[in-house]
Amino acid sequence: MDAGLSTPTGWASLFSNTLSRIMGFSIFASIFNGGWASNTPSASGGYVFDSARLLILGTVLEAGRRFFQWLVERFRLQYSITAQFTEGDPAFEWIVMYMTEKNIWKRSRDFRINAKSSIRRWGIRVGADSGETDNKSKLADGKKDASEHVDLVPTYELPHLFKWRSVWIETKRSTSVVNGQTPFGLGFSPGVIYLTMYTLDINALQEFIEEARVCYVELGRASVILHTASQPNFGPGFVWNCVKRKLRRPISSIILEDGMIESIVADAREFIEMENWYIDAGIPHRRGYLLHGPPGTGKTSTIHALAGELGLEIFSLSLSAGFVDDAFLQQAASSIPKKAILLIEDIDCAFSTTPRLGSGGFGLDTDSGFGQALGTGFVGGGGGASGGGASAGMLAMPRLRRSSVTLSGLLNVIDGIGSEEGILFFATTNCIERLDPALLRPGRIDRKIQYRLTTKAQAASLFSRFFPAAHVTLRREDLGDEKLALEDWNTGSRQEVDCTKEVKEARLAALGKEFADNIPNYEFSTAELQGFLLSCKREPGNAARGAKLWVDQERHDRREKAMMMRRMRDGEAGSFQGASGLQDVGDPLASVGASVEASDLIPLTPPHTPSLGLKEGIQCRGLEGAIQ
Ligand SMILES: Nc1ncnc2c1ncn2[C@@H]1O[C@H](COP(=O)(O)OP(=O)(O)OP(=O)(O)O)[C@@H](O)[C@H]1O
Repeated sequence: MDAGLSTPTGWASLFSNTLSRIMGFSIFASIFNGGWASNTPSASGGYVFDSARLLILGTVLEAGRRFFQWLVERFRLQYSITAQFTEGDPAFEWIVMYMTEKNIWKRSRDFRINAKSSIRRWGIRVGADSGETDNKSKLADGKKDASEHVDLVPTYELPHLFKWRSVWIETKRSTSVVNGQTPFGLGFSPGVIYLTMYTLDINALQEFIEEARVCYVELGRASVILHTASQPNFGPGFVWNCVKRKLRRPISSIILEDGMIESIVADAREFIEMENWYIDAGIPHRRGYLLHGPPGTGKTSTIHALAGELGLEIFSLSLSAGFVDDAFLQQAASSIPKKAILLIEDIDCAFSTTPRLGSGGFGLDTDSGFGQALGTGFVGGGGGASGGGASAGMLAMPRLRRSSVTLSGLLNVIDGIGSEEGILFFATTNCIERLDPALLRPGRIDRKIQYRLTTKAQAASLFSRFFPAAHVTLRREDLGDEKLALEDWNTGSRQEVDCTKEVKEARLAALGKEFADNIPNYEFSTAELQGFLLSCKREPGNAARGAKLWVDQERHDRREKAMMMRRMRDGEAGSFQGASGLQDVGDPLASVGASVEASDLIPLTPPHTPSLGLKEGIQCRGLEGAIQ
């Protein structure tokens, strides 16, 4: 080896000389040999010339770079297919989910961290090789996986290259950006995924998308996907901007009158399976259902369970949202894929044939629960697990809300030119009589399904759902032996008994019957009963015996609420009514269990449970009553 090359300076000198020889630039020799500063003026006479040559070299290099870019572009155009997927469009979801599932985002180094919630974010799992997307909580060494509590969502912005079958695919994503303030809030430009496939076969793109869709459907089987629109959209395809995942609800968990749920499922299934028949017969392939009845009777739950059973996604829209108008409704409906559910809850709240407050499309904002209570004559409904808002909001004054959706806009979506085929349309209402007959005619609403307050049989089914023999441990007091119960009560012990499955089932059935006997027919919603049972979910005996007292307490509460409403109507609400033309809803007292006597209104202060809540107190009184 040349001794001169053993040092870095030797290498630099060789490089510069070679370059100078090739290019004829003495300036390189000067720079690399450290002679720039030390050159004599006579030698630097060629600098101007060298600079010119350097300029030419730069130009040539830049031209070469651009030519290369142009060649790559030509190559892309000639030998690749490019597709764009816009956020808000279902196909965007398919692609993101597919890439997450296939671990393509795994090399990301840039993440957004969100606490886990039901909002779907397609987070990846770190710390495990499987690349599973969620739900696994333990790592091999027993440590908790961070992704149990947070979603690690790649920002996806760096390009990713991967091979699918024998085709190379490159993806890049731009995130959504805020465009500025609009009259309804912030305006957004949707995020876009750019997908380039290096193939000439257009079928490959179709197959890839179909594979992503199938994968999406398969993975979604365990849950129901709920799309909602939480903000206005001013660009294409960005209507359904919030996607939530809910655990599938078994059909058997919906407790309705005999055969009702089975009939709804069979009807919807038949509709989906008979697409070709509809086409051949020239009948638009769509079906509309209206579920109507008091709050908390299972309308929404039915739709969720149905969606899980048939593997459909739900696209749910609230017509009372400020930004929803006819144009938005049209856009939202037309971006729903085939075989999905379009759900409009409380459809009567958007407009009504009878203006409820003045005219011109104003309505009561039923978020307060006030409008609901007035309109349905059902006081105290919606208690329990989800409907507590009604009673809480009973005291609130109604707020004014302008409905921007017109009846003709809605009809147009349901069956007009713009209506989408292959969609199950579901609407719910607490007050069917407010709806325009035009909306209810067959072809728009094909089935009207009435939900009623709970019967004794439903109460018994609910009880057995709450207390399945496999998960319940009976106590001595639950065995129906009053002597044993009194003994336990006096000693303060609550001894569990070890009994056979048969004995347990028989005892639970007897308690269920006792519970149902204490619940009057058609007076309480399933949600209300559920609320009561939740307060004693490990104590079937107390639930059965406490039901009577709970019923008394509820009747008492309803009566009080009704009196308060009457006072409001006569007082503040009266002046409100006078000013606005609020329709008369009759005597609110009349709507509350007419059989309730003043003597029923006993003060309910449980003596033995100072620290417990009301419901627990009721249980204890129930127990106390049973053993005295
Ligand atoms: N028939 C039912 N079977 C099982 N659960 C029910 C039933 N009805 C109500 N529930 C329970 O009560 C709660 C509220 O039910 P849901 O929201 O379906 O009622 P809804 O009729 O849609 O009420 P709203 O008219 O106020 O929207 C849910 O937690 C649900 O589990």
